[in-house]
Amino acid sequence: MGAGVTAAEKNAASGTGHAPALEARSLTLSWDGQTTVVDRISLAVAAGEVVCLVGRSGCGKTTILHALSGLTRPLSGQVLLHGEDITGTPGHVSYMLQKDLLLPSRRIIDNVCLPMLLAGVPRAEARAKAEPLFERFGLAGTEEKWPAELSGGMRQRAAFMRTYLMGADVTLLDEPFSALDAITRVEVRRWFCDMARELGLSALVITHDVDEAVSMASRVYVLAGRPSEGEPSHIAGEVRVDHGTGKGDFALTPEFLAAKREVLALLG
Ligand SMILES: Nc1ncnc2c1ncn2[C@@H]1O[C@H](COP(=O)(O)OP(=O)(O)OP(=O)(O)O)[C@@H](O)[C@H]1O
Repeated sequence: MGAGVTAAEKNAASGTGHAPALEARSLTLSWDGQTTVVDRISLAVAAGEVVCLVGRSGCGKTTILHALSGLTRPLSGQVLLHGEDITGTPGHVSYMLQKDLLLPSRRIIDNVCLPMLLAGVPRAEARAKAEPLFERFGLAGTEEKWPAELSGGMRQRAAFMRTYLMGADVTLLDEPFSALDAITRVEVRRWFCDMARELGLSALVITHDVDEAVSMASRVYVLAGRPSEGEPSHIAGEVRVDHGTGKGDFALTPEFLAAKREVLALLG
């Protein structure tokens, strides 16, 4: 356990010798250049891996995602995508926000095409790219509907499809299921993990729900600290989750409880 670069690199590469899909090396982050929110955190996501970052409210999870996506520049440290330095440059990874943020005045097809249209892809071409995915994302028949006509789970799947259509193989998700009711939430996160596997995506999901993190991830990073009280956050540890055969309800297994206990202990 521990927060060192070497541990993160070793774990993410999983002995393959390849660079991780996404890597943060010793990032120190601040909003104002003075107050340190997170101090020298290192983490990595291997290709095709779903990793979660858990931490209490206000400990700096969103701040980290902003830096990983290139929206902000770290005070120090680097962000690498497949070994390439992308520190402070947006547009290399997909980013899905807490709320589904579908535009209510646009039909679902136009919502999911939006990133492509903004990138200058002609409308007909964008639609042709999106249309075959509706079936695959369980959204067949919703193309011409308005967001308000869809259930919360369907809207979330549409938002994920829009994120997928951004075209990056690494996706950052900020509390993606928090607006959903408990039952839908479990269904959508299972669906998300299956889709990520099928599409070969690498994903870093942030959440403050320990059960969610342990259910979804092959590894969970635990972020601890109280930046608002002058105690910058750090990675308190990393928990590997043994999902066994993947059959049955994982949340009822001893492996789930063991991992959950470990995460809770690190959260303190
Ligand atoms: N735009 C901003 N400008 C200045 N300070 C900010 C900004 N965004 C966040 N902060 C501060 O940085 C710290 C970390 O916030 P952040 O949103 O990253 O935490 P979080 O772990 O994602 O919280 P939550 O789980 O509640 O979303 C907090 O003290 C917050 O007040």
